[in-house]
Amino acid sequence: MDDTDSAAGRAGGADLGTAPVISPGVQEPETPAREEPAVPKTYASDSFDPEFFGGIQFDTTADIVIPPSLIDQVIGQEHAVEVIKKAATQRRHVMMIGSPGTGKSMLAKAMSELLPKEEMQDILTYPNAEDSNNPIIRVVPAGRGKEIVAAHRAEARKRVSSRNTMLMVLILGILLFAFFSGQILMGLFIVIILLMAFRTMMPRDEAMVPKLIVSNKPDSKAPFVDGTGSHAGALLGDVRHDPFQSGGLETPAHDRVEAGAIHRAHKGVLFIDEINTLELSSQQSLLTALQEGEFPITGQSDRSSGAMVRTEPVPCRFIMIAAGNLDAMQGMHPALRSRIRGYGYEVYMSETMDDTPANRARLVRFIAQEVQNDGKIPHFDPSAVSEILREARRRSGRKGHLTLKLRDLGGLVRVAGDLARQAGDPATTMKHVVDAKQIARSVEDQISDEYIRRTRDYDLTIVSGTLVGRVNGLAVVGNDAGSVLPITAEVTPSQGAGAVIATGLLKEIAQESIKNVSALIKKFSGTDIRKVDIHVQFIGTYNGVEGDSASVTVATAVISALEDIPVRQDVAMTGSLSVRGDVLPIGGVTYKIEAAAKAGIHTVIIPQSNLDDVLIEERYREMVTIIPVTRIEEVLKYALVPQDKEAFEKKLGLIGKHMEIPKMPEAAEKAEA
Ligand SMILES: Nc1ncnc2c1ncn2[C@@H]1O[C@H](COP(=O)(O)OP(=O)(O)OP(=O)(O)O)[C@@H](O)[C@H]1O
Repeated sequence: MDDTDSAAGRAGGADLGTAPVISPGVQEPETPAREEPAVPKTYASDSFDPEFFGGIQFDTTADIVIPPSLIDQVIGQEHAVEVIKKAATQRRHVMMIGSPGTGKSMLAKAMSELLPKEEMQDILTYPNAEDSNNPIIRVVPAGRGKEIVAAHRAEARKRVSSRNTMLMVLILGILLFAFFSGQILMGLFIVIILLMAFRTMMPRDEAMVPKLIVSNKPDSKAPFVDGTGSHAGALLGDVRHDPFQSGGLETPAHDRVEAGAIHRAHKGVLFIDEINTLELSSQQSLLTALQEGEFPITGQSDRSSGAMVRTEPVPCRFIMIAAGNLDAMQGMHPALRSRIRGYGYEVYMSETMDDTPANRARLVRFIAQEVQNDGKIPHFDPSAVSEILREARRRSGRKGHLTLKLRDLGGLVRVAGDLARQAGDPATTMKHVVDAKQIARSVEDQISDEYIRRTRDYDLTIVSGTLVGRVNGLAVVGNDAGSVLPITAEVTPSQGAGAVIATGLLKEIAQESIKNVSALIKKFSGTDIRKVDIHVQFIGTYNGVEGDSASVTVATAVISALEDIPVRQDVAMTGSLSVRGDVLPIGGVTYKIEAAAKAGIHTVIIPQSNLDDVLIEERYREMVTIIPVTRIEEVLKYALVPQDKEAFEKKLGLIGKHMEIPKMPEAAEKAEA
């Protein structure tokens, strides 16, 4: 059975009645009846149905055919694939923006396979007799570079050996003459002078051999060079420092030249992820290289002897694929971005794809690809595949979608495979995947558990009874972990114009939330919040709280404090709030509900529109009741425990009054009826 199934099944208000007794003597609020939302198709029941996997039949993923070319192995990024194919034929630059692990570098690699075949080239540096600090650059067909260097080296060796033979004969002659003429000391002295002169004055043929700085094989495909995180030298080329700069010990400048990623990517693809982390000066140089198609190599460190050296321009006609997340666009040199836009394409990577049989079939192929790439783990049987698909759905965080953060999903595939391999099993099964999910938890998830344990130790987690002004909110930590985040509010008469008192980041969140709900508060309690000071505190921490999803919690805490109405502590809530009192969708609902369950909270209020996004793990299903709501009145009705129920209901009615809401919540209508 699917998670949402249980969530939806228990979404009806009747379940609230079975929730633990909240406070002796206090009646539980009535729960409005609710229609059962549509339940998405489940995986488990369809696990072994070929139709479920898009019509493909397999015993294990070993039966799945994997396309040979990398571009055909990319899953779910149809738009990006189309752009890459087009850019490859036209030799255009591409900027890919999207979350980590969605296939950006895979696409860049695939592009290098797609580039039209070109004659590759080798690049050599030669000493410059006229200006030793300006090495000469020569470009030759691929494969020739090695031959040229070998020929020069052989020639140099030949010259050196004939010179050495001559020298030996000379020394021998001098020593013999000295011996027979009785001038041995004089002879030795002459030999030493001769050796020293020879060393300093004779050209060092070996050192004068050209250096191959970019080497390709004659049949090489277009290179793919990853310049991610490169410092200036690694990206643009460098000239090594020479500690011995005279006395015949120095290394000639051309021999100290090192090619950069831009040169090694000549006629191929240069991929730079997190482009915004490159220094602005490097981005500027990158732009010059893109424009000119050649870039001289010079020492990148000012204090190195290499800084004196500057080669002739070195060819670097590469196609640039810049990548990053949305921040990358801000940190990017505007001229560089403009260059890519003007001579290429920009692509936004999808984070999810529709949960259709065809896409599920693609994910089955993804698992087969990952197993094949790993080379050590056993293939997956259909039960294991269905569990991975289930996780893909869960991680998408959206109804009817599958995640495309495939590097992370690939991580789960590998851990499950490792478990199967350790156990000596011939195939990876559902059990291995379930166990792997426990092992391969993110750091955030583990920290969240640690946080729950710690707050329990200090009695900061309250999951039963009622309290005025305290509400269990929920937050997302990182990408895939949730946390219970209690919020307390206290209201005092204001001496001035009324203020929202909170600290740090919370101040903004609280001010924003309270501003949004001030109209509702006024309708509910008749209090003008400008006449009171509202103190708000997130207990424990406020890290990772997105202000928006805390607004339902903050509003409930403030109303409870203003009206002195206790709040149920076995209830947690999340939701964004419109100024008109509509509860709007938020992110990370699955992780938030799981965090509530882990903390021992039995009831979670979520926005109705998030209901289909709920894909909680099997083990939490029986632990929580999920209450989907559309209006703040419903939240208050579930969470607050008023003494005077009648007056409370009347006030609740005031919130929606005079607001032209097309349809009042069914739940409230039914309850009233
Ligand atoms: N769309 C995809 N199709 C198939 N496999 C994928 C896809 N996205 C990611 N993967 C798998 O995840 C691995 C890592 O993806 P990749 O390095 O391309 O991600 P990225 O977007 O470049 O991430 P980052 O920005 O962190 O470098 C790939 O080698 C591949 O195994």
